[in-house]
Amino acid sequence: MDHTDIISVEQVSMRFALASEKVDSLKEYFIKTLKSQISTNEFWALKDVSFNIQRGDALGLIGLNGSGKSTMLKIIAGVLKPTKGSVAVRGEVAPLIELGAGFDFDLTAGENIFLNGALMGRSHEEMEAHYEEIIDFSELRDFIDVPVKNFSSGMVSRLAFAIATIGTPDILICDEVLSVGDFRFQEKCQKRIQEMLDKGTTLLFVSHSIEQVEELCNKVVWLEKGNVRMFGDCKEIAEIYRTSY
Ligand SMILES: Nc1ncnc2c1ncn2[C@@H]1O[C@H](COP(=O)(O)OP(=O)(O)OP(=O)(O)O)[C@@H](O)[C@H]1O
Repeated sequence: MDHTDIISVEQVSMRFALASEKVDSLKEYFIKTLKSQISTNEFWALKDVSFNIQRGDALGLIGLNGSGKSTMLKIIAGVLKPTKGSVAVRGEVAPLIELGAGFDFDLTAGENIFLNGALMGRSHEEMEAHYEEIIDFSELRDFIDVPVKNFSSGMVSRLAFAIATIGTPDILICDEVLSVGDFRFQEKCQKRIQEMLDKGTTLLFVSHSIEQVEELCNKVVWLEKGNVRMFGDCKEIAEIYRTSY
């Protein structure tokens, strides 16, 4: 890892075991396992992936469905451990992956602000200080005492985005977060990400919109079936990507 690198991904490979047979219950699973009737196929979602990111870079990860983008982000966020290779990360990471995954849907929006804050390692006092800002940004003031189970998926995402983007993290990881919420809210989220970039946050960004990637990113990793097809300047690669499929 070079001293200017904030993230270094070195020869990362990720293997998943895919069950090749349908199992309907846990009981059936144990019986079949004991009888050695379950066979699994190996599947490599990432193969020997390497790239380095410097502080302040905004990296877009592009590629078709199943090319390995989310898997790569989860490894960098520390959610998954790579089968081979290593990832070094210098700094605090704010992961926006599967927005709302940390919510307790029986609790109200207000209660979830504190729960989610705690999951992010933030104190009650810290969340109290950001409470109004979160409600304002999510535009959910009228729903703050409503259990999240009664929210639409867009409302859940708005609340989760507002909570996850308080402060200025060293590294922000965004997986398809701009595809949630309505068009106006997407623009608001993009503006907030841009403001973080202006303050020096390093961004890792997955989107199927190459236009969004071009607007926010200076670098791109193009993944194809788990391999790096190209890594480098965003504009150059976006140009080639557009005409490739
Ligand atoms: N937990 C898992 N178990 C088994 N296979 C998995 C798991 N997670 C991902 N995969 C497989 O790894 C491959 C890469 O998935 P990944 O979600 O990283 O792709 P992606 O590029 O983000 O796709 P998309 O654009 O559809 O979101 C896929 O074929 C997927 O089925």
